[in-house]
Amino acid sequence: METIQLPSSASKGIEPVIMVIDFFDGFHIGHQHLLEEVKSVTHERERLAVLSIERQSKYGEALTSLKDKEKLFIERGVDRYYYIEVDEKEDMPLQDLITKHLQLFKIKQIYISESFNPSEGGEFSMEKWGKRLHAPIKALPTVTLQGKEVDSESIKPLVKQGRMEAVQAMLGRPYEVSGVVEKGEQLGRKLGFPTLNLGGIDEYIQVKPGVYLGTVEISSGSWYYTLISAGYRPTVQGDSYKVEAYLLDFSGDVYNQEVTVKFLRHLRDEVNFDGMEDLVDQMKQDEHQARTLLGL
Ligand SMILES: Cc1cc2nc3c(=O)[nH]c(=O)nc-3n(C[C@H](O)[C@H](O)[C@H](O)COP(=O)(O)O)c2cc1C
Ligand SMILES: Nc1ncnc2c1ncn2[C@@H]1O[C@H](COP(=O)(O)OP(=O)(O)OP(=O)(O)O)[C@@H](O)[C@H]1O
Repeated sequence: METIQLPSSASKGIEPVIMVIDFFDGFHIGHQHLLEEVKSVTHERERLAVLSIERQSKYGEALTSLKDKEKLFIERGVDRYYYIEVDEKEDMPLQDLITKHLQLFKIKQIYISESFNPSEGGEFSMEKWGKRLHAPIKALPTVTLQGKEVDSESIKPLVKQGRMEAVQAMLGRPYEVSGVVEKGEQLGRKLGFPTLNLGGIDEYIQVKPGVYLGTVEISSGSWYYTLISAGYRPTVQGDSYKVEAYLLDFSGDVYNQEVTVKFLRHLRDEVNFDGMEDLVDQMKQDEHQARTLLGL
């Protein structure tokens, strides 16, 4: 799969593509269904492309990073991942911006979700837009869960509330963040709970501060159950939001490695303990609870 930021000369003169346009934030079951439907009517010799709108103004509000989307699109057999970065300084309406970028393309068919509105709530005529783009547009029905439409904006508050089972139902997979392991104060190992600290995760939405049961992939195909601490670490006067993970039954050095942390279940809220002893006692209880839940 090729990943191409628009505008790009790579968009000129290529063979006709089938194009699916969306924000794709979270790549939730609605997005997955949309791509599956499109794939099922796409001929083998046709190129399947997605155009994803990346809102830069929403930094710290993303459910999935650009890299996550790349991985997910590859898994779904997408041939080209085009994206447009839109920041708050952009004053061209989204519909016009997309039209401008797509003008050079040879597009056979465009697919969007019924809930996708490039005029951002304003009046939107698919037919008129299709004429401007010189391509037919088809809107496919949205996916519902418990009778409610699945969309990124409904998933975000659930992440912020730590309701990871509900998030998982809408994403069709656990909520995950990927980052690079950074060096910290080396305090964790002294407490008997070494924790890998996740760096480079600022674009993601912050999960509710607390302790979670999850998994960590430390290298391709190598997973560990884990206790995740997300939050401000008030007991040690932490100054910023961090995600750290204590891997069960693991020892080794993973500094500077790229890892993926998956959140399965919220276990408890973050506590401001009176001292380190109380914190360590609680961490032992957390580990006991995790092992019991997992049957380890
Ligand atoms: C299972 C687990 C539970 C934790 N719970 C809390 C907590 O309730 N309150 C808190 O302030 N810090 C909590 N932490 C974070 C620890 O304070 C932190 O891992 C430790 O102090 C090392 O901090 P450092 O990364 O700043 O070196 C927890 C960490 C783990 C691994
Ligand atoms: N079971 C484990 N879980 C997590 N990390 C482990 C584990 N065993 C060894 N490590 C290694 O130890 C490092 C964490 O050690 P430690 O917590 O003492 O120091 P740190 O990186 O400064 O983090 P912190 O700021 O949390 O103290 C991890 O980055 C990893 O390389």
